[in-house]
Amino acid sequence: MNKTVDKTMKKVGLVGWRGMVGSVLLERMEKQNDFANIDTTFFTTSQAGQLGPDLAGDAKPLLDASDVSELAKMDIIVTCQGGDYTKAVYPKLRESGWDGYWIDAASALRMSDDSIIVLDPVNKDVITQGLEQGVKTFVGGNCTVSLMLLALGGLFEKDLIEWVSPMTYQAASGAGARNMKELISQMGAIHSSVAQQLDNPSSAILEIDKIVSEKMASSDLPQDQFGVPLAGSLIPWIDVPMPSGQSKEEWKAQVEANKILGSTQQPVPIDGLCVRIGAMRCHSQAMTIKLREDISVEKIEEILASHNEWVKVIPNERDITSTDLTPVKVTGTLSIPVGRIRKLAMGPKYISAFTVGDQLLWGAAEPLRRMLRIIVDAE
Ligand SMILES: NC(=O)C1=CN([C@@H]2O[C@H](COP(=O)(O)OP(=O)(O)OC[C@H]3O[C@@H](n4cnc5c(N)ncnc54)[C@H](OP(=O)(O)O)[C@@H]3O)[C@@H](O)[C@H]2O)C=CC1
Ligand SMILES: N[C@@H](CC(=O)OP(=O)(O)O)C(=O)O
Repeated sequence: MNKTVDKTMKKVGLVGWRGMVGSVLLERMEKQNDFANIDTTFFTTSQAGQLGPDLAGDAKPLLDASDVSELAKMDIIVTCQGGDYTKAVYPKLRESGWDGYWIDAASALRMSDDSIIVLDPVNKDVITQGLEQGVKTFVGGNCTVSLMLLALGGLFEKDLIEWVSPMTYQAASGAGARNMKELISQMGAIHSSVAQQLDNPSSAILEIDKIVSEKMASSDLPQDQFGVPLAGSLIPWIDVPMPSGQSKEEWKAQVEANKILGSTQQPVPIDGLCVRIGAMRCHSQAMTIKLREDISVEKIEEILASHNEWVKVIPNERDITSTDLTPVKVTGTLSIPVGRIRKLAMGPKYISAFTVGDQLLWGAAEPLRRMLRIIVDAE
């Protein structure tokens, strides 16, 4: 059965739908029945002419994602193809006179004056105002930043945060699909090196540790993507260096968060260290927060919990924290648990918090999907 296309439906071009972020986006759009309300065209950078995805029996040949004249027929373009694609195609498309909506996962246009970073549970007002003023370029935020803002949204909304220092524990998925595979290969290679000893209950742990350490240090451990071992280790640097001494991932926290919040005139200082760990697709963050006022933990929990429907306060108790405030629990869900909320020894205005979020869902695909829906529903 072919899908009926209503002539008044918005023409939406999807680029990068085959990649990791794009696949998660497609899954969410299908689940939320978003395709029913749009006339979709699938583009590709490498498979033009091949049959595109079958959405209710209407698979069509893929169009070339570098063909500006085809792209220009779209009312809205959603791209998860990456920054190089955006830099190559977006200027040409705008220069050609195209005035459609561009919704992008890549960071390339995030800090442009004419773009808005989208995270509607946090900045719906900024988005609505932008649409009214004719803004046509909407970009998803850095995953770590979006996940932090969803977790702490209540405190930011009430302007209760003087500064925050997020120390991150970022999953392999943030570095790409090949890196996720490499992490598993590293785990497998390490396990294989001591499989025999593990099967023998009397084997000595120091012998096992010695073999594992040698395996991790050896050049035959798969490490083409990360360049170093990640399984059984960590990498305290993500992305390129900035002149400030920050990594680019660390630099994004303050600039992007304040742009999302609309507080660039008086930015809230946000700075910490970003670390890659051996999780698959959930980023975690331990945050030290200085509040503007001394507020009770109960009040803080109430403010956080009431901000949006995805945030969930986890009581500062060992058992529930160990099960519910973890990548294993959160992966594949839109849930944003936040816990370990307690006053720190530095004084009554200092608190800690720990949060976890799926960096492919709220960290990448979901803000784009919701932005598309906002535009389509507004017309
Ligand atoms: N990974 C992340 O955590 C986040 C990524 N982003 C942004 O999204 C962009 C895309 O990231 P990501 O989805 O990880 O990139 P991927 O590498 O998974 O996919 C990018 C493109 O690679 C092409 N490709 C080539 N071979 C394959 C294959 N075997 N399977 C699937 N696709 C293939 C596809 O393009 P084609 O079909 O045209 O050949 C695809 O759209 C990033 O550059 C970044 O800017 C944003 C937030 C988070
Ligand atoms: N840099 C992030 C993933 C990412 O793609 O970020 P950005 O969208 O800001 O480029 C990470 O490694 O976890």
